[in-house]
Amino acid sequence: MLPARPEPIPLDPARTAVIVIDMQNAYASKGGYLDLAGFDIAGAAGVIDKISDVLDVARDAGMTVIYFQNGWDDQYVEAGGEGSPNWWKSNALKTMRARPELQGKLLARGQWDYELVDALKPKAGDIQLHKTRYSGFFNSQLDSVLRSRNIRNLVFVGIATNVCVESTLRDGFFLEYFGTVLEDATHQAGPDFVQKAALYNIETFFGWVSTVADFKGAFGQLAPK
Ligand SMILES: C/C(=C/NC(N)=O)C(=O)O
Repeated sequence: MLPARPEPIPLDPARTAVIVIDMQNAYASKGGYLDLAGFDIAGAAGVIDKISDVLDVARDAGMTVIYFQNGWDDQYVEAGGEGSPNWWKSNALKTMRARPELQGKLLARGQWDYELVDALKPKAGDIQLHKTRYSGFFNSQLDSVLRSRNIRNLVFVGIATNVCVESTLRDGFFLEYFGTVLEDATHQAGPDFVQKAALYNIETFFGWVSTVADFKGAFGQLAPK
């Protein structure tokens, strides 16, 4: 049982995946996309160690670990052109249009910006998935990876709480997955109030909110399966 808001949630480790959302240089490192686009990423460094702890506990408890990376091919075909709202709303694409010297660098596979941060590289048995939009369920293998393993519970960590974490958790809700966010292992894109708003939405409408300490307390003693 994981202590959570609005109530504790039962999690069977064999039917639970920890979803690591986009812990790439783009979102967590100075000089990455969010930083270059003018978002405050000062709080991002603090979540890296917390996520690392969560993943160690999750693996030992027998949970599946799934890493997402967000971005597109190096020609940005997957980003969509002017006919896609993504072309208009993606701050990475907007930043590159405003600063042509960055063209080809932000969120492009093969570039430093796309790479996972050094401290959070996948380990043997972890699953790596790619996504081209905010939701990890959209045009990805996530649903079939989960269904083939009989997984119904998703524990979310990563960046950004109010964008890709919330989008993926919401889509999971509609697909009948039980989503929980570990609040102190996430960071927002935008002012502090968007973190609060995203967590309020999740706790009230779409899922559950817990903490790294509670996750470690609930699953830290479990032997590997
Ligand atoms: C703002 C943003 C967030 N991504 C995420 N991983 O939550 C983006 O990709 O533009």
